[in-house]
Amino acid sequence: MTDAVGAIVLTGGRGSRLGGADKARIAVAGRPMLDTVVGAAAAVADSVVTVGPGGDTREDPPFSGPVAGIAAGLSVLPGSADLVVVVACDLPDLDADTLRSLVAALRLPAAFGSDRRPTAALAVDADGRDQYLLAVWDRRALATRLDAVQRSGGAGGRPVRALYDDEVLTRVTVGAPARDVDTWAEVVSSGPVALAHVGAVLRAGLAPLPPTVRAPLDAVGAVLTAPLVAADPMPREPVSAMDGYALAGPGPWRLTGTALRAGDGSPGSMATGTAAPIATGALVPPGSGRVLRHELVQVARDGSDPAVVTALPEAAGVDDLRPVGEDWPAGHELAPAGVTLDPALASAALSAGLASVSVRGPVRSVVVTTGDEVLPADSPSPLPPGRIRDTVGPLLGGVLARAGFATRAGTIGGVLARAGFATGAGTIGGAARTSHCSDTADAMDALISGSPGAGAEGGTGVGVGGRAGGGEQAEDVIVLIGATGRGVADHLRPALRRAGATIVLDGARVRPGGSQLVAVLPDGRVLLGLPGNPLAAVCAAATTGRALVDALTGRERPAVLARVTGLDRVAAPGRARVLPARPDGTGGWTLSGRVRTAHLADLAGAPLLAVVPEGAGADDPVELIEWM
Ligand SMILES: Nc1nc2c(c(=O)[nH]1)N[C@H]1C(S)=C(S)[C@@H](COP(=O)(O)OP(=O)(O)OC[C@H]3O[C@@H](n4cnc5c(N)ncnc54)[C@H](O)[C@@H]3O)O[C@H]1N2
Ligand code: MOO
Repeated sequence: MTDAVGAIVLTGGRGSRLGGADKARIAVAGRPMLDTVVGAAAAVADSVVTVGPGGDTREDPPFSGPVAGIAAGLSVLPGSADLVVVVACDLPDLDADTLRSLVAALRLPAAFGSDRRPTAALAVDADGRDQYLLAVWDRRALATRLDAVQRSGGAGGRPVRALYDDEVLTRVTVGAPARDVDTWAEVVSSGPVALAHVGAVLRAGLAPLPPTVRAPLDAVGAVLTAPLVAADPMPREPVSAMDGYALAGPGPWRLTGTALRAGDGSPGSMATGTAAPIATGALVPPGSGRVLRHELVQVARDGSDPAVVTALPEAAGVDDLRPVGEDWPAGHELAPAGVTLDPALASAALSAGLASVSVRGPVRSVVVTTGDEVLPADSPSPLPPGRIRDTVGPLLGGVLARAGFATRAGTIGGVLARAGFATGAGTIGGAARTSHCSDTADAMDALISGSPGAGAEGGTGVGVGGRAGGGEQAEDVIVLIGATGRGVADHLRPALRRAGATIVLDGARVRPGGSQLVAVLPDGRVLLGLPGNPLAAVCAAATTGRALVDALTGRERPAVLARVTGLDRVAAPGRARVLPARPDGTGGWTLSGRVRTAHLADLAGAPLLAVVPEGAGADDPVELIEWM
């Protein structure tokens, strides 16, 4: 018997445990799961129908479940197919031989112990569990079962198990190829993930920081956990918006009042018909109902005493008095929960009289260098053979601050720094404390276990510890430079294993920076492992560092997308690239494909990093990231 085989591949589902990602297109071990499954199906079937968003057909209504999906697929499968492979898209290890073994089991009546052919061959996975979305059906039997389910309550929302009937089923233990993928942890355990998925992986694998209450200026970079509601109206008192005259009653006015300056305290009341000079920001006295800037009045000093103030015709309808609550009343919501407290919003919170805000974050970090060859940045020449200077640790704090990590006190805003002024001493990298961990298993163990001062040395002389005492707050994230590889001097992975840490991200498909790693340590701190080559460390800090802050704070961050010239020249299949972007002189951006990773020379003059998705086409948008 050589029945024709058709295949129905279900690609739908909400991927709810994958944060709503399009499951079918998630690559496991470098290959989108859908490609793996369709490839296997096409090797055994004459026709393959995909069911789901963007597929050949869709279940009706959308998201009504796998039984409805199978029914939709069957209705468009060519009538010649007598056997039907029914398979979900989330089986990254599926191969054609596995499907062949199911087809063979169905074709072989003996498999059922009688001359009646089984209606379906159902796969059993390595744990002995039925894998209901990996089966081969006799087409007529499938149609009959679908009808039966349809009659008994409908296909929508029914578990796929409802299709099967033990009487007429044959089970085939296929083992590992039946593994399905439902969570990001399962994707991560299969090898480096696509860079585009790093954000979702971190959100799934990391618990957000607990909410805290902080002074607004200590909360810059944090995310509001409650709406920011003004305690005071703005302005809180009636004030002058301009340098000019406070006026009482209708004009003209006699200039008899004493000059009013901001900060003077409560002024006395003004008599009607009088004017008083007033400075911007000064309280408007009782009795005055209007302020006019001096450009809009005439002051006649010619002989008359006191001088007479008259409004010019242009003053009609103008009032430079700012009444209480002109900008917002008390109780006004300045920002909803979920918004990031940027320097401007922190400043507005102060304007609104708020002493504290409820936030998640800001995320505090400490930078730890590794590598016994790495000497402090200011080590004089000649260096001993084999030694190099630390050329990334001292500036990484700035990169982390740009990614959203807490800056040190005093660096808020940095408006002048952004304008090009010198930053204070040490603030190239001033956002983070730095220290060094030597290349021994013991030092790495101590770093990871958070033994105060242990494991780390040098740098600023600050010890590294999860539970710092003396009033100093511990870091949320250890940012480690180097040791992410699998070489003789790389102690990180074994130490994480020994400590029982949870590896949340184990490599990303990107150059540079592929060996990056994120783990949760037993004491709850997060470790961000940056590849040791300086350019790779900066790129990973700028990209994954941002995604890490998003995950820990719940921050929502719109991506800045742009089209750049020459994208097809630099895009690579199978992995993303992070490339320096420079102004192209015509208002756009151009990417340099030449990136040597052992230094930062190729990043010089490039204010942005462009994230070029794997296999990007010439017209695809790229995300542009400020790295410094
Ligand atoms: N067998 C393989 N080896 C390596 C691979 C690979 O795929 N297979 N990838 C290479 C790449 S690319 C990178 S990046 C690194 C990542 O590994 P590590 O994170 O373990 O980095 P290290 O070995 O510790 O350091 C790499 C390189 O960077 C220098 N370095 C480290 N810290 C600093 C610093 N603070 N300032 C300046 N330079 C620093 C270090 O001396 C090394 O030369 O692995 C490659 N190997
Ligand atoms: O992570 Mo390595 O570049 O790709 O330097």
